[in-house]
Amino acid sequence: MNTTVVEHNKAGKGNVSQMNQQSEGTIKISVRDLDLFYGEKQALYSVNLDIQEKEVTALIGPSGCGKSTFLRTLNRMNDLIDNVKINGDIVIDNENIYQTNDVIKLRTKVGMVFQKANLFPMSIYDNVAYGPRMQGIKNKKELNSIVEESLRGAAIWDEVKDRLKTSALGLSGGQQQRVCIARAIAMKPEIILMDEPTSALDPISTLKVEELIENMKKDYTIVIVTHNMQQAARVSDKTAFFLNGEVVEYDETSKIFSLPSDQRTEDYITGRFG
Ligand SMILES: Nc1ncnc2c1ncn2[C@@H]1O[C@H](COP(=O)(O)OP(=O)(O)OP(=O)(O)O)[C@@H](O)[C@H]1O
Repeated sequence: MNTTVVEHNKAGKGNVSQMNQQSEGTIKISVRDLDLFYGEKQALYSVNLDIQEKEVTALIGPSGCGKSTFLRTLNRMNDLIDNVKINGDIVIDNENIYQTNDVIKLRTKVGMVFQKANLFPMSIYDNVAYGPRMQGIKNKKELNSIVEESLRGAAIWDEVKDRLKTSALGLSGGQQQRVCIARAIAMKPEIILMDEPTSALDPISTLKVEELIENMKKDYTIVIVTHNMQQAARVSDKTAFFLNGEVVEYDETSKIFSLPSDQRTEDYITGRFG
């Protein structure tokens, strides 16, 4: 049985909105004093982050520092893991996501793309139409237009438009990952979480996905975990450096990579550890 326990901090929403007013741009996700435990083991320590709307935020840091764990808190994917306990608040569009019962609605709004393409063994069309069909959309014309729009949005329409009814598993790894992104887009999310989306791809496919991310930020708020420093520097507006479950530094990406404030950030980005 899953036993996610959530305790909310005393600061509550009032403080969050107060902080929002002080920041520039629109804050889409506000994280306050977030701790996460796997059983007795603490994996996140008092994380505080404001994630801006329609920007790309990169999460970097050495293996095991909590990046994926943090990413999963943003659409409550950790609820699927036994004995997870979370303290603190995550507010998305003024709603505390750990106080809602509608996790399905949350995961529609906050889509996810994983490290390895995880398409279903069915046609390209059916993969992209899967989510909308589950939401009850049956009209063929409507589905056709969602599939086309989503594949276009993921910059793969031209490559697959003549083979929509063939197996998605016949595509290259890079194409499959873009179909995964199309599948996420088909749910009309506002936020897309990406957990090392290019780590299994060759350099050319990686570049295509990076260009795609760059284009997508006009429509979506994107949070991406990456081990690739150049990638973080290329695609993101803000970068958070995690170490041992804590956020050591969070700033404009250009600042993090040119003039980090913390010695540990500098050591990491210059390859001195990790
Ligand atoms: N399901 C789990 N149960 C128990 N501990 C876990 C679980 N998932 C992750 N952890 C632990 O939590 C810590 C953070 O892991 P996490 O996967 O979030 O790190 P990461 O920074 O994403 O690492 P990587 O870059 O290697 O993917 C690690 O010590 C890890 O062993």
